[in-house]
Amino acid sequence: MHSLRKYQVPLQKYMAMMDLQETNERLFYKLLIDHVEELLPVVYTPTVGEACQKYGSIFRRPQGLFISLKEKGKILEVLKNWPQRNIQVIVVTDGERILGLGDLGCQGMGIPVGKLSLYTALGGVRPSACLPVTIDVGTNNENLLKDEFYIGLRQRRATGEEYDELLHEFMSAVKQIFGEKVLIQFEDFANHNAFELLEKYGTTHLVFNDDIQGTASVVLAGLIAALKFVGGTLADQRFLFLGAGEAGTGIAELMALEISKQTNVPVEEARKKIWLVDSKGLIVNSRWESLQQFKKPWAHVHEPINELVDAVKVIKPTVLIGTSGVGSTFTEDVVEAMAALNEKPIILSLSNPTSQSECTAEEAYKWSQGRAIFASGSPFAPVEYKGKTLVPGQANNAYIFPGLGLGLIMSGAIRVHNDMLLAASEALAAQVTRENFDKGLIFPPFTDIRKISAQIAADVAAKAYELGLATRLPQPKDLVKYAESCMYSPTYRSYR
Ligand SMILES: O=C([O-])CC(=O)C(=O)O
Ligand SMILES: [Mg+2]
Repeated sequence: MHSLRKYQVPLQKYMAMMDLQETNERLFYKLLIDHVEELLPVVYTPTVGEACQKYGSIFRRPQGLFISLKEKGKILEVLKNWPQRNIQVIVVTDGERILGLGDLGCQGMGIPVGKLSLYTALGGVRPSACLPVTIDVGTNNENLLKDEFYIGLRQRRATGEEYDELLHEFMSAVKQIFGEKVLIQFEDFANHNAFELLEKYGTTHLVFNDDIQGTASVVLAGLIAALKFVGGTLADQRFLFLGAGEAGTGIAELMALEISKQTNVPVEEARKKIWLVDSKGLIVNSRWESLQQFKKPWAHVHEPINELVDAVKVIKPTVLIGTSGVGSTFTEDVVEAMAALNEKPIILSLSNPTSQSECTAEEAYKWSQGRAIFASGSPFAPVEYKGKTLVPGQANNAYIFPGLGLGLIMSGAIRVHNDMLLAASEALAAQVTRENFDKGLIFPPFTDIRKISAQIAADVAAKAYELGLATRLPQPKDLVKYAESCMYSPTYRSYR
């Protein structure tokens, strides 16, 4: 830590950490676990975003497994080259929508590598059981295509049948070589592929989309926790989203499911409390013909509205959620409109990295006279407001996927079910204390994350057993203890 702290530039810290991961993996995890709040922003958002943008020019040693379009027909052989066979989790991207930064082609590898290091540090999955994969089908990023240091295929993205066949070959090969209980986490695919892949492989593989489902589960947890202290139920809230992609519609749907469960109304009815704005304005029924499939459930009957601030004034949301991937879109008038409507406006700026956040913590507090309950996808430092220290929470799927993954692995689950996501949300929300909330936090601190992950894992596993989706029999009696006993720790073995 002494050496690391000498670096002033976050990207240099990132490079030093990646070197350490290569040369002394155990020490890397020891540092990451013991200094999680300090190092998460280094190996994960926001710095990992910058690392992906500059991946070619900071490249030292390859990490993870690249599968390129040129290897079509030979993917099984490529996978066999990976030195480990007991793989339990794969995080795979095609780099088309890296965080809120857009198409970074195969430089997106930083994301699967970073996510899997959290699987180990936060969720206790053995490092050797983790496989980061980037599928290189080209890039439409003109700057990268011209960049002399770009490490991927210099061609525009393959699409349609060619893309589908490659992905299908990959999915089949993974199952053939690693078995049906390997968890495949889809990460940072573009919308058009993300929803299709999840639907297509959700019934044949153990798959999970972190951007759609992980983000949804963490946001739901934050809202359950907030309502525990401010009172009221989810069904009492009105939700407005800016951004109707994976995170936006994913959160909206999980919220509708939970409201439907709590109030015994059909999910179609519950969806009516939730409104989404995309780049063309409020999603309403008159736009039906031109809407992408995943937006259609949110096309309610209403006059068109173009501007977010007008949508806030008309819809009167109690909760405003940013999932647009575009920074500085929660402007002063938007936050002021939320604060005029609500004593405690809940404002979540979820886009990553920090540069894409819809507003900063300071802006949310300043423009709401310190009243906003604020959380963001990437971390913000505490803010002094009129003599009070306000601590923004980090609403990031990193709270959920490591524990969820551990729960799936330890129960030998063969499918991911929405009820497991709900169980994970409730487990996380239950860890938020009055003391956390009084500081402004709707999530527990990351310092306790391994304990929290064990709890999430236990509740997810319990749900897997209840649903008949678990294959590890008999069911362990104490699932929390069992989860803890499964977790990798970076300690040296005693040979005495
Ligand atoms: O990686 C993160 O910090 C959260 C995430 O999945 C995304 O922004 O795509
Ligand atoms: Mg993501």
